[in-house]
Amino acid sequence: MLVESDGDPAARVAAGPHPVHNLWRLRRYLRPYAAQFAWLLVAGLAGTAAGIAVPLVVQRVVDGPVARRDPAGLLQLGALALLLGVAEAVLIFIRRWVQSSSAIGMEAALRADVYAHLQRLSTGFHDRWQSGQLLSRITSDLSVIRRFLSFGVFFLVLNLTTYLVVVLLLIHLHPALGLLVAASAVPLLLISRRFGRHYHAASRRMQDQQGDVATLVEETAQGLRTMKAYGRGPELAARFTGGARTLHDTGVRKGRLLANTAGLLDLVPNLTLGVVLVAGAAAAARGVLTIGELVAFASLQLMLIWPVQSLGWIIANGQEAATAADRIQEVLDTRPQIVDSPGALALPREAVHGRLHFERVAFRYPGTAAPVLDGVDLTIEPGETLALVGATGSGKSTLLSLVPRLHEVTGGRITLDGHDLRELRLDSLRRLVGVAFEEPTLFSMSVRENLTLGRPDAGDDEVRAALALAQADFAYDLPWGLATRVGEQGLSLSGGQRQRLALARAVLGRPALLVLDDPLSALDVHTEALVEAALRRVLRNSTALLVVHRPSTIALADRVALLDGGRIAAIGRHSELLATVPAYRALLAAEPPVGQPPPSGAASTASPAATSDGRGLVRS
Ligand SMILES: Nc1ncnc2c1ncn2[C@@H]1O[C@H](COP(=O)(O)OP(=O)(O)OP(=O)(O)O)[C@@H](O)[C@H]1O
Repeated sequence: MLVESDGDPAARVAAGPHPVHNLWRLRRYLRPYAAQFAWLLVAGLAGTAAGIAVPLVVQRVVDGPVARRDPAGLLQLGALALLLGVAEAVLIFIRRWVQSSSAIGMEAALRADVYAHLQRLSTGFHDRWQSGQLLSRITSDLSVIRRFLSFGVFFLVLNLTTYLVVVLLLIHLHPALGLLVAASAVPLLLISRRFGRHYHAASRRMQDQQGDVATLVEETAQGLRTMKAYGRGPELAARFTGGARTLHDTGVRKGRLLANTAGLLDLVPNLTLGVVLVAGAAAAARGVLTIGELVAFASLQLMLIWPVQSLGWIIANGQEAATAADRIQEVLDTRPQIVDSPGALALPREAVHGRLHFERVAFRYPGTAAPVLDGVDLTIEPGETLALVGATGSGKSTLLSLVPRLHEVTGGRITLDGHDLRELRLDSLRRLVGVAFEEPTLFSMSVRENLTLGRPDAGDDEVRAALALAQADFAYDLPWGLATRVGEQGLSLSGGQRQRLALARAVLGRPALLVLDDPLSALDVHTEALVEAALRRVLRNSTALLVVHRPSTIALADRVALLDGGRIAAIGRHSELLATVPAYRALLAAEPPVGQPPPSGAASTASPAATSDGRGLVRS
C-alpha cells in the first residue's frame, strides 16, 4: 500500500497480499445494495431452479404420458413446463431491472469518493501523477469494477450454484455418470487457475497503457496550439500512434489468452457430454436407465455448458476488476500529506492582523537532491506589500505556494500573527489567503462561479467591488454578463481578461493576506496602468506578498526582497537595494555582477533599470 508518501505512479505494482484483496476492500460500496443484491440472487436462483425443473418435467413426460400414450397427462405436464418457462423469463426480467440500478449507484458512490480524495491530495501528488492515469482510473477502471460487482459476482454465485445443484441431480439420476461429470470440474479448475494468473498481469499492463494513452490525448488537447505553431503535429501523431499500437497489441494478446481459454473451457463439457451420451445410451439399452432419465440427464448436462463457458468471461472480468481495484486503491491509499493537525485553529478574518513571518524556512521537492529554499528568514508586517524578486528558478513561486500550504515546508516554519500555519485549519487558512497564480486558471463554469470559487457565500456587492478593483468590469458586458460560461468549454477570454478575473477572485472578500504571482504579467500597457492603480488601492489595506517580474509592479511594493541561493540575500527599499546590492542591480539590468562577462544579448551600457521606480526591470 502507498501510505507513507504521496504515492508513486511509477510503481505500477499489483498491491495487496492477494490479487483480489483490493477488490474485497471495496465491498462496503455494495453494502447499501445488500437487500437489492439478495433479491437479485433470489430472483436469479428461482429463475435457474425453474430452468432446471424443465428437464425433470421432460423426464416425466417421456417416461409417463409419451410411454403410456396418454394425451391428457401430456397436456398437464406440457402446461407445467410452459408455466416454468414463463416464470423463468419473468424472473430474468426482474433480475436485470434490479441489477442495472444498483450497479450504477455503486459506481457513482465510488467515483465521488475517489474524486473527493483527489481533491484532498497535495499538489505534490498531482505534480507526479499523470493526469491521464488519474482520468483512466476514475472512468474506465471504475466501470470495470461496476461490471464485475454487479454482473460478474452475481453470475459467479449463480453459475456455481447452478453447477453444484445440477451435478448433484446428475449423481442422483445416475451415480456413475454423475461422478464422471463431477470429475470434469478438475481440469476446469486447473485451466481457470492458469488463465487467472496470466490474465491478471495482462490486464494490469493494458489498464496502465490505457492511462498512458489518455495522458497523451490530454497533453495534445492542452498543448495543441503550441504544437501546431511549431509544426510538431506529425511527431505528436507518431507518439500517439506508438502508444495506441502498444495498447492494441496488449489488447490482442489479452483477447487471444481469453479465446484460447474459452476454447478449452468449451471442450471439457462437450467431451464429457459425448462420453455421457455413449455410456448413457448403453445403460438405457441394458435397461439400467429409462429413456426419460437419459433425456433428462443430457438436458441437465446441457445446462452446465453456459456456466462453464461463461467461466472464462467471469474470470477475465474478475481479473480486470481486481487490477482496476489495485489501481483505484493506489490512489485511495495515498494519504493526503497536508491535512489539519489535531486541534487545528480557525482564525476569524477580523481577528487577523496579517503579520507573516518566515523562520529559517526550507523546502525541497520530493525526489530532488537539492533544496529550493534553504533558510529563508522574512517578515511582512501587517498592511505591508513585499515584492519578491529573483532569477528564474530561484524559488519565488515555490515560496509563495508555501503560504496557502499548497506545499509543506520541509524545515523551519511560517507563522501568521504568531500562529504556525500548520496549527491553522486548512479551510480557515485558505479563506484568509487570496491567491492569484501566474497561470490564471478559469474553470468551465460561469464567470460568477469562477470568481466565488473560494467564497461561494460572497454577495453581489462584494463581487462588484472585486471586479472594479481588478479593472474587470468587462465581465458585465459579456453576452450573459456574470452568468456567461467561460473556461475550456465556454467563451474564450484573452490572457489579460483571464488575469484580471483571477485577480478579482483573489481580492474577493478582502482576504487578510494577498499572495500574487506576477499579477500584471499578461496585461497590455493601458490595462496594466489601470490594474496597477486598482492594485495600489487594495494593497494599501492588506498584507501582500508579490512575485515581481515586471518593472512597474515593483513600484507597488513597500519593500523588496531578493531571493538568491535559496535564501533572502537582501531586503530593503528598491532604491536602497539598487544603490547597495550589486546582485540586485545586476538582476534588474539582466547583467551579471561586476567582474563577470555579460550574457550574450544583454545590455552592456547603463541600464534603464537604474531608475528609482524600478521601471526598466526585465523579466527575471
Ligand atoms: N513540482 C516540482 N518538482 C520538482 N522541482 C520543481 C517543481 N516545481 C519547481 N521545481 C524546481 O524548483 C525550482 C524553483 O522553481 P520556481 O517555479 O519556484 O522558481 P521561480 O523563481 O518562480 O521561477 P520563474 O521566475 O521562472 O517563475 C526550479 O529549479 C524548478 O525546476
